[in-house]
Amino acid sequence: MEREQILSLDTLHFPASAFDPVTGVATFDYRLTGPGGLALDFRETVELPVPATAPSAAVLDRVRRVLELLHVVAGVSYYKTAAPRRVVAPRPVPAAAAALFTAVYTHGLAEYAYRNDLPHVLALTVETPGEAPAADPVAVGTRPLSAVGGGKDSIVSLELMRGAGLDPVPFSVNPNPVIERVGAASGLPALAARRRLDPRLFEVNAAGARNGHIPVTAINSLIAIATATLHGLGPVVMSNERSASDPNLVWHGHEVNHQWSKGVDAEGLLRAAVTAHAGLAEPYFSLLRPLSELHIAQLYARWPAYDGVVTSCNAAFKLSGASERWCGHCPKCRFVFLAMAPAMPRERVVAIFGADLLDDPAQLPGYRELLGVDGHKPFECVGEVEECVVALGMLLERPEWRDAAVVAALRDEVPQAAWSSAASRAAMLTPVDAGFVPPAYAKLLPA
Ligand SMILES: CC(=O)N[C@H]1[C@@H](OP(=O)(O)OP(=O)(O)OC[C@H]2O[C@@H](n3ccc(=O)[nH]c3=O)[C@H](O)[C@@H]2O)O[C@H](CO)[C@@H](O)[C@@H]1O[C@H](C)C(=O)N[C@@H](C)C(=O)N[C@@H](CCC(=O)O)C(=O)O
Ligand SMILES: Nc1ncnc2c1ncn2[C@@H]1O[C@H](COP(=O)(O)OP(=O)(O)OP(=O)(O)O)[C@@H](O)[C@H]1O
Repeated sequence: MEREQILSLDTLHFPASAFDPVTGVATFDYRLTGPGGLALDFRETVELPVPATAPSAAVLDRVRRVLELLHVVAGVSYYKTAAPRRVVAPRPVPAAAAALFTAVYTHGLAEYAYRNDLPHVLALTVETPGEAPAADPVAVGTRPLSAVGGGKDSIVSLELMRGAGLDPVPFSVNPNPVIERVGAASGLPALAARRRLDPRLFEVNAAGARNGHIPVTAINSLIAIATATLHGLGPVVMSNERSASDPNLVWHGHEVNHQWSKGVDAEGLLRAAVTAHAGLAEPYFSLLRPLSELHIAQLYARWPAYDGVVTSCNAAFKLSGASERWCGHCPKCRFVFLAMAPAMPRERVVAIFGADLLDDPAQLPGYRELLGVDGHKPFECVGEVEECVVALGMLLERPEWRDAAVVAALRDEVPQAAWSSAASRAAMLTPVDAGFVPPAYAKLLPA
């Protein structure tokens, strides 16, 4: 299909889905339609790990309902090829599920809309053929399923839960070598799901389809909840920090947040949708929500056994041509280096990254963005400007860092107003509102 035809497609449909509990394979069909009978079909498959014991009919019903939510949410990958003005969900759902769908296709695609200059995306409402009653919620299991992304955040969650005797089960979608190495370092047997995009998506990308950022954490989260339910496990524990809720900018009156589906609003919407549609009580929360990235980095320093494998650079997670570990020249690498540096000796953070980013003048423009000296907060999973200012202040107090090229340059460039307005170090290292963290888990966090 030619670019012009792709861009003329005006409705996204969800023709069918299926789940085979014997193989664990779920299939999700998508159809984009347009004028003159145009139609573009995609099929995505997700293979869940199959439990040793066959689940009951009631469990299977709840798994199927979680997958019904995933079917619509994962449609963003195909929606973004054409940005159609209509999205028509396949079945009646409770209001909470409809609310999640619309939020995913608006807030979750706000960066995509901004970068492609498609303001209509922000005003979209996902159509549902009627409202279904909410299910009666049942309690999930007790053993937590810990979502592992390969970076420092999920390592901290995993080790805090292990240390509290909660016996967490690590889980990943499409674990790449980074995630597998982190899993090996943990020594814990892990569960994995496999997600396969329709190869036709790459063909239409090459033909000039629209493309952009999607709320992938919402997709990974629903796959994790389906897996936990199928295996009779407990809540899915994420590792999203408090700054994930903060937007990058406002556009056409709407907040644009690169990390929207990692934020607390998305967490609440997803919880409510899963409870209402699948009947699962307390299915999902982010353990690290009360913490800043700086605080998480301080906690990470307790577990040096992961230094040789920890990686959260997005370049390492591309489907093809992924970097081995840290690329060393992206906003996420720069931010995580700055967040970790105050928590450990200089040689340790340099060893983790294989380079000294704060002593490399070529990194200065990127660090100016992070410190708010230049431009807006990068469209990356990075902390707030004030977190960076506090981290820089902590380094300036350490003789080993004072003469590092970037540290010395930024000392003079960060405006006095930034220094004085930045939250105090104590505030940055103090947990705030526990969000959806249950009391039994909140006590795992430092006071
Ligand atoms: C790894 C990465 O950053 N991927 C984004 C990148 O994709 P790229 O083309 O460079 O390579 P691939 O990742 O191999 O993807 C190839 C194409 O496949 C499509 N696609 C991929 C995964 C998916 O789930 N859905 C898809 O449609 C897409 O068309 C790709 O071009 O740029 C793309 C275009 O902007 C992004 O769509 C890719 O984003 C991935 C979905 C991804 O995994 N991104 C995470 C690193 C990410 O954004 N994490 C956020 C979480 C934000 C949230 O709210 O969940 C974060 O770190 O904060
Ligand atoms: N492939 C995946 N499978 C399952 N969960 C994932 C995956 N990738 C990331 N996550 C989880 O989704 C959330 C957002 O991940 P993000 O992309 O921010 O990774 P991150 O910032 O490097 O954090 P982390 O240190 O946990 O990897 C985190 O809870 C993370 O553990």
